[in-house]
Amino acid sequence: MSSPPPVIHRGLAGVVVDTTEISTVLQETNSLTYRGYPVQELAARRSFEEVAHLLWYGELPDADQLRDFQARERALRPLDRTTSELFARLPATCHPMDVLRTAVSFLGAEDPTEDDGSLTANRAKSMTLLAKLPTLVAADQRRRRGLGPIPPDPGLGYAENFFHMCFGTVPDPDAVRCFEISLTLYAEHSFNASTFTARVVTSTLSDLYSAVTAAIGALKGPLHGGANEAVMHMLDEIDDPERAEDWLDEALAAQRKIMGFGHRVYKNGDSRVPIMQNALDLLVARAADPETTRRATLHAALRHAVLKRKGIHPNLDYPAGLAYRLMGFDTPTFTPIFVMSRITGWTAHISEQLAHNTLIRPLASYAGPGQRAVPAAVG
Ligand SMILES: CC(=O)SCCNC(=O)CCNC(=O)[C@H](O)C(C)(C)COP(=O)(O)OP(=O)(O)OC[C@H]1O[C@@H](n2cnc3c(N)ncnc32)[C@H](O)[C@@H]1OP(=O)(O)O
Ligand SMILES: O=C([O-])CC(=O)C(=O)O
Repeated sequence: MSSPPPVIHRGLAGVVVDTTEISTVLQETNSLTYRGYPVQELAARRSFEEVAHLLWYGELPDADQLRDFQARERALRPLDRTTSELFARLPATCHPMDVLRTAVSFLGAEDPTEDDGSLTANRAKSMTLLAKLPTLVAADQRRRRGLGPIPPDPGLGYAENFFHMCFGTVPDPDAVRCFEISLTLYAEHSFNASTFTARVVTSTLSDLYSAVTAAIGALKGPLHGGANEAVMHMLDEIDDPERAEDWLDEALAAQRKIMGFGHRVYKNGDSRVPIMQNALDLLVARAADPETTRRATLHAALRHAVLKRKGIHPNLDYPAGLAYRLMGFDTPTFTPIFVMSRITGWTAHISEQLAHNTLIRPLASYAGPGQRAVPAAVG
């Protein structure tokens, strides 16, 4: 008697593959907690550095722990000569996610930390990446504008320093706060595709830099982190708020995916969107210029049209894309900013995977030709 055909879970949809203590996404209540704390409260009351500490160590830092965390992060921000040279050799036209993927791989080759896979060694590597990623992202954005890098300022916090390295100035506290909120919201989201990629690589007992390099590759795709950039291209393409509905009809008729909408886990709205939308509304109100108002009107018109036509809600990438534009970042910088934040979640998961490791190796149901004889060689 033959066994029943296996149940196939395409895309691992609905499959629970492990436990985690880092975060939970509850689709029923549209809620998200990091180590038990609601992300809304963390975004409202805590800095991104505190959130990073929470994700890595399981608890929010006390004053001494925060000072120590900040001192270590600030000291590691500068790039060494060889990394700067490598960076300069990459074509200025290459996508910044390719720059990050290459740079992280290179940092791994250079890192003198003994690669024993211990928690201590991995925490040191995680801090190195947290500190250096913004320096790379900022230098790359300036390079696209034909400008030289601005060195990090150890007197500034993580978010402020990023603005300083991008533009040579730090905007008013409201804009910095909106950016910091986006970093907190992007930091962690359970077993999403890039985090799962990092866990798969880690499960082979490979090293942290390899896992992060692979995760950057997974995040780049427009069905995942690349969507924040794709949202901006889409809004640029539509351009006119009056065109939103017609554009949507044409896009749906052409079976296009509407970027920044839909989610594998949340079917009634992404828990992070209201917080990011509030931040975006604040940026729009501050700008108070006709072009920003027009963009915000288009953004809202498309959101309403997608909900009306398809019943699909926006995900975090939808408000984040436009918010980053209003903060002055160029579109190719959007997904790298996601990396600057998600490095915290990825590396927390790498440590967790190692603490209870099992090789991740699912099965597939074979659907190819039946067994056949190899024909004689030709000639
Ligand atoms: C931070 C993040 O990574 S959030 C995700 C960012 N990605 C995007 O914004 C890209 C656009 N969105 C999508 O492609 C999808 O919603 C995904 C990939 C995020 C989730 O996909 P899945 O969980 O596989 O949902 P699935 O694709 O099965 O969608 C269910 C239905 O809604 C439709 N749908 C879902 N999202 C969209 C969308 N953005 N545009 C148009 N239709 C959509 C699907 O076509 C499908 O319709 P059907 O049942 O008639 O075939
Ligand atoms: O959870 C997911 O599938 C995608 C996502 O929203 C994230 O990684 O932040």
